[in-house]
Amino acid sequence: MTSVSDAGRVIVFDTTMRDGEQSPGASMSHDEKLELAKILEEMGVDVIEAGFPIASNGDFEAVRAISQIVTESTVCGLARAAAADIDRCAEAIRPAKRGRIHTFISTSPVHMKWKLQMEPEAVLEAITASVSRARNHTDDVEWSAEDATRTEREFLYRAVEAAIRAGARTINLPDTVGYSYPEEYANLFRDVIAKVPGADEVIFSAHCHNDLGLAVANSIAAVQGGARQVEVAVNGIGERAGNAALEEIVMALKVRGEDLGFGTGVEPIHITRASRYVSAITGFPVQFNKAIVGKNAFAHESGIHQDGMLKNAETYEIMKPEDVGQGATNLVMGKHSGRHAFREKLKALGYELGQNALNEAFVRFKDLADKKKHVFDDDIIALVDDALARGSERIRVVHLKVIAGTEGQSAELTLDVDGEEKRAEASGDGPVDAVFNAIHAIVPHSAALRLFQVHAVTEGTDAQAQVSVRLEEDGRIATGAAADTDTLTASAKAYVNALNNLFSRKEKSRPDTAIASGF
Ligand SMILES: CC(=O)SCCNC(=O)CCNC(=O)[C@H](O)C(C)(C)COP(=O)(O)OP(=O)(O)OC[C@H]1O[C@@H](n2cnc3c(N)ncnc32)[C@H](O)[C@@H]1OP(=O)(O)O
Ligand SMILES: CC(C)C(=O)C(=O)O
Ligand SMILES: [Mg+2]
Repeated sequence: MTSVSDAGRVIVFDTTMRDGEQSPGASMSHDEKLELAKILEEMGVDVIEAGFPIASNGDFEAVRAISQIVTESTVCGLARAAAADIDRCAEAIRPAKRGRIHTFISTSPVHMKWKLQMEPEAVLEAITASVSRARNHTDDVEWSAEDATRTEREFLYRAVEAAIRAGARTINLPDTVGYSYPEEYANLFRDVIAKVPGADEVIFSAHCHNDLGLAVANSIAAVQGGARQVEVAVNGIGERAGNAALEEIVMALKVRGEDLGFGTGVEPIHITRASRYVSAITGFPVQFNKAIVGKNAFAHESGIHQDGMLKNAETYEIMKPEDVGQGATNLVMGKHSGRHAFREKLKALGYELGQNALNEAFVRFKDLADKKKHVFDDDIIALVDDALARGSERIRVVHLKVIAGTEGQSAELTLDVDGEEKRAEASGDGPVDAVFNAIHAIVPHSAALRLFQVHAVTEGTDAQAQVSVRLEEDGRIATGAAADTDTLTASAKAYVNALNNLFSRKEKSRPDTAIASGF
């Protein structure tokens, strides 16, 4: 619970299961709705709009079942300005400890003329009749002026007055088609609250659609204009471009709203869980850059930002990922990362490198990041282990070119052997064989290949190949390993690494061994 005064407390009305489910393809099963209702209740959502009971038996059953299990939040059902809708809704919410009937009718000229085909005066009568009928079932009645933002102001005042007189406790002024600008929407609330008799006795509510991407901005503007209820959906799902996103409104009111005296009763820690659950049951993925709940909402890849984050998280984060259940800040290692973040990552992976080794590894890391879209921890481990393994080698791979295909396989290889570059060309039964034959041509030896194994360090066609090689000579076994995005380069390096190890063992027993003649 936030520490705001009653005057600034904004009621969070979740319509994920009603307007959210109106997103084409977003249907949820009965059990999924029950589970979502539990999550929303635990989160501290004040009102759960659980469905439109007249729409189908499934909707009716879901609203009724949610009314039976939810005790903290108010459970609400939607109803047109029609007796049958209202009675069906009342039946569905009857088991609720706190139940609400939400009835609506359009008030804009275009809706009244073309959709309802009703005269304005008949709409006013329908408002009075529907709200009164709903009040006969429950004290908690919300009335919505559908398409309020395209409604003539004077007519809207009369409609709202009729709803208040008939007993509505909450008056919703929806931006049904996502048409409004924030300032305009704030002024709508200011005007209605100032002009309509009895407006100070009711709660005004904002219900915004995202057709122009302004749903959240408009909802916050409405709060500044006097609304004290916001209608939202998890992940912003809803009709067409969706509704205002619950997570964005709650955090906007937390991070900035508290300074202005606004806040909600929602516990942000549950936000990510709710988002993931809604994404899973609807099959609607959450875009990576989605505010608050997106995979990248707390991820930093660029070196300058990562450096700032390591020095003080407030440099680039206005809220903590753990506060919204997103786990920890993620410093993503990629082509834009810098040395500070790289050192920190190595530390976390258990490596403490000296400055030179760090610089060398960093150069290799940048090369890898240029080639690979995602650099995973395992890539960095492979890269550093590889560099460490090669630190004291006397033979190094300088250049490798392999020609492979249906016409045969050949390799051109340059090795640095004790500081001198040596070059050879060889063919073979396959590209790896050609590479190994080229090594043999430069460094003649009698060691036999006992193992050659390749595996991908991570997933994807751009994954690094980790190659292991085992050689045996006169009963001495030496192994070598290397990683590279190019399998043949990794193979050459692994073979050379094994040769170096073999040579270093022989050197220990015969210190005068020279590479050129020693194998
Ligand atoms: C802005 C919103 O999100 S509103 C909610 C939208 N949600 C939905 O529509 C989802 C559920 N809807 C449904 O399942 C169906 O539309 C039902 C069951 C409600 C109605 O189905 P039907 O009876 O077949 O009517 P249909 O949907 O084709 O047409 C809607 C009728 O309701 C009328 N209507 C629309 N809104 C209202 C209203 N608020 N009050 C009274 N009547 C209304 C229309 O004028 C039309 O009436 P008509 O049949 O006399 O022309
Ligand atoms: C039913 C109403 C509140 C609605 O969803 C809208 O106007 O967008
Ligand atoms: Mg809507």
